[in-house]
Amino acid sequence: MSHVAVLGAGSWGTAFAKVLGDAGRDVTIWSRRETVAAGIRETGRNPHYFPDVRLPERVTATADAGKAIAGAEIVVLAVPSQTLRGNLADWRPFLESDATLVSLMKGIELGTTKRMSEVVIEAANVPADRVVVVSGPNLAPEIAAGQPAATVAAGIDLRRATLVQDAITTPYMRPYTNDDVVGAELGGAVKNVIALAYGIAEAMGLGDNIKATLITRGLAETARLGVALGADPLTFAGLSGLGDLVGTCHSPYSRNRTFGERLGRGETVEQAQAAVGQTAEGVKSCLAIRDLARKNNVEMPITEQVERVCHEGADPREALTILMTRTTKAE
Ligand SMILES: NC(=O)C1=CN([C@@H]2O[C@H](COP(=O)(O)OP(=O)(O)OC[C@H]3O[C@@H](n4cnc5c(N)ncnc54)[C@H](O)[C@@H]3O)[C@@H](O)[C@H]2O)C=CC1
Ligand SMILES: O=C(CO)COP(=O)(O)O
Repeated sequence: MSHVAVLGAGSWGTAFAKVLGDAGRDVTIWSRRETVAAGIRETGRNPHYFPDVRLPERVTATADAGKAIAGAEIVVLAVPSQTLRGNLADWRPFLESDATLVSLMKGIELGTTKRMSEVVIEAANVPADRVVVVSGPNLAPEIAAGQPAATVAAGIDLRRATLVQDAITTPYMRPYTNDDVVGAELGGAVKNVIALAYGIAEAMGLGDNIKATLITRGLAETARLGVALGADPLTFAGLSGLGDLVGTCHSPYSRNRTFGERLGRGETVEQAQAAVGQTAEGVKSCLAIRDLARKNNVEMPITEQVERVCHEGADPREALTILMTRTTKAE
């Protein structure tokens, strides 16, 4: 069996490589930083992200993308959404002609408003059936610690979705297949925006009623956009929809929720980013999602307000007032 390449040695790339290794796959992680790659090779741990987590022996690392990708039948993409297109331009020459490309990203591209699988198809110049999206309630620190979790491998080619499902099935990871790529990706991208709102609400000392409302109405606007783009509404009731939304909003591990809490305490976006340190996709994606919604005449009031707080200096209290005083309507 050929090896799996995991491109990106951050939080999720590292935890995902561990899952693959525990499922019996030989894995090569590509890290941008040679120090991280050397650390993984020499200590069997990612010194920067999970210094206490021992990676399986089958997992190694390199800072040479060509070496990581050559011969890989599965190539896992685990970089920030906004850098993916540029990264793929560099990696494209090394891809095997039948490799399955797995997208772990949960974002929408700024400017183009494209989903990550669309970016992969364009930038890697591959047909849509070669892309599988993995998305679900998958907070990386829990998975790295071997806590049980489930996820979705979504692809229009069931054979490839099943290939990925098999490659990540372990006693602590239970993947389901799904053919709704659009639904899986939108669930993952929009939940980050709603988690920002949830974190803001938490920091403002708001109660459980309104936090439950944010989750429920956040899911409603996610599904509205999804249906307009061709997703199956039922996908939003599944792991990549409600599951991920609830998991992320509730978890202190969530970078998006934490980021929102910092904004809610009055920090600027720059201060919150410096403190969180890692990728909080919702901060940039809220802009792209808002634009995508407007293009498709879909109302996304929570996303609109998160964008105003993140990028237009709006006061969270004023944003809340706007949400609460919208025209009343049927559920
Ligand atoms: N961490 C988590 O729990 C989960 C994350 N995700 C998604 O996975 C994607 C990756 O997130 P994480 O690994 O968590 O982020 P991270 O911030 O922990 O790691 C990002 C990695 O990308 C690298 N990177 C940054 N800029 C780059 C560039 N210009 N070119 C190449 N590499 C670059 C960083 O050095 C780092 O290794 C995001 O879309 C996130 O939403 C999905 C599920 C779970
Ligand atoms: O996507 C995630 C969990 O499923 C991780 O969420 P954060 O990016 O907010 O940490």
